[in-house]
Amino acid sequence: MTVQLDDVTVHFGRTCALEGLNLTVAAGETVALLGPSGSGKSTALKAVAGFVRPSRGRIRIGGVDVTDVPPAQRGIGVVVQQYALFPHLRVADNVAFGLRAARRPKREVQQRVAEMLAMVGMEAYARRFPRELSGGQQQRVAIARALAIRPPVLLLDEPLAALDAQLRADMLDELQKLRREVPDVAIVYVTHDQAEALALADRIAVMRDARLVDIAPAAELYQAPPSAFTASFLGGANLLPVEVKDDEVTVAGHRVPGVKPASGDLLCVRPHAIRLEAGGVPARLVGAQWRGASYRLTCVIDGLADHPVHIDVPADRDLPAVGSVVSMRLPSEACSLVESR
Ligand SMILES: Nc1ncnc2c1ncn2[C@@H]1O[C@H](COP(=O)(O)OP(=O)(O)OP(=O)(O)O)[C@@H](O)[C@H]1O
Repeated sequence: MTVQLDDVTVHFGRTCALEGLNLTVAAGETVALLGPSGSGKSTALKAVAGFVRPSRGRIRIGGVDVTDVPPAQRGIGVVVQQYALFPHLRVADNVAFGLRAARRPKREVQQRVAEMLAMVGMEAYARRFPRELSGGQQQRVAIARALAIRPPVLLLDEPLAALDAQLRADMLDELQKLRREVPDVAIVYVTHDQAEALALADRIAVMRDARLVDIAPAAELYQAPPSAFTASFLGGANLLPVEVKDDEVTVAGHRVPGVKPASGDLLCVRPHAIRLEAGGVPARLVGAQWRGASYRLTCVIDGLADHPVHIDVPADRDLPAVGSVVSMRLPSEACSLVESR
């Protein structure tokens, strides 16, 4: 079922936590709400879940206006950061909770619980209490519980935030698999982690200061970000001031051939896309940081000291000496112009 937010605005006292959000998530689609802390992502999700009441706007699920419907009657699956399992219930009873509340027949409950635990690889833990599980296992159970009622909509609020890096990567794999297992569910995924958003989302909605800044398919947003904020938040792009004159784009007086002149006063280019090759923009190499498989180089273009350029190069390559002048080729296909808004 489709989730639709029309002009949804939420105030907490004098704080406007969400301002006029318009967003539609189709059945089978995953939309990530991505943004820094306090940008309104969780508030948007809570409004859909029914945990907060919008001061303006409407929320529809499958075309039905649910703005005034209590959370439990919206039939939505919700998973939050802190697992939030019932501590006094065993794993199987946690997963069965929503089904029992809906008075499903005992047999169906048993079968569905087994199915759900199998889906998240937790069959062997059915009799355990939440405190006897690791963080990742608890989160799997929370997902099984949320999906047990076959919700048409699944809301995930930073579900991996409390896990350590390795477990996060594993759970990300599992969430990708899970998406394929529930092909008709509309998923809203709140995160401040761009890697999670890129790995999971069909579309990414970038939030800032209670507003939606940009929304587009994940690849499009990464390759051609419409705004400087999105460019730097999603992938740490280099943003260099440019001059556009007579169809020519120049950076500190150096021509960057092939870049399509468009509206925008900043040239956006990703650190991994820049090549150290002759015929490019000259810059002084001022730093090299080893990152295992690659080096992160920092270069400064004469006249643009405030805009150090980051370049990622494979670690097996010979590096120029720090302090020397290098030539940075900015491949046109990896460059785009963005607005500094
Ligand atoms: N219950 C509340 N009472 C008062 N203010 C709140 C409440 N919940 C959120 N806010 C405020 O609303 C704004 C948006 O908060 P929200 O939790 O939606 O942000 P977020 O983008 O999800 O951030 P985070 O990633 O830190 O969770 C913030 O300024 C926050 O302080």
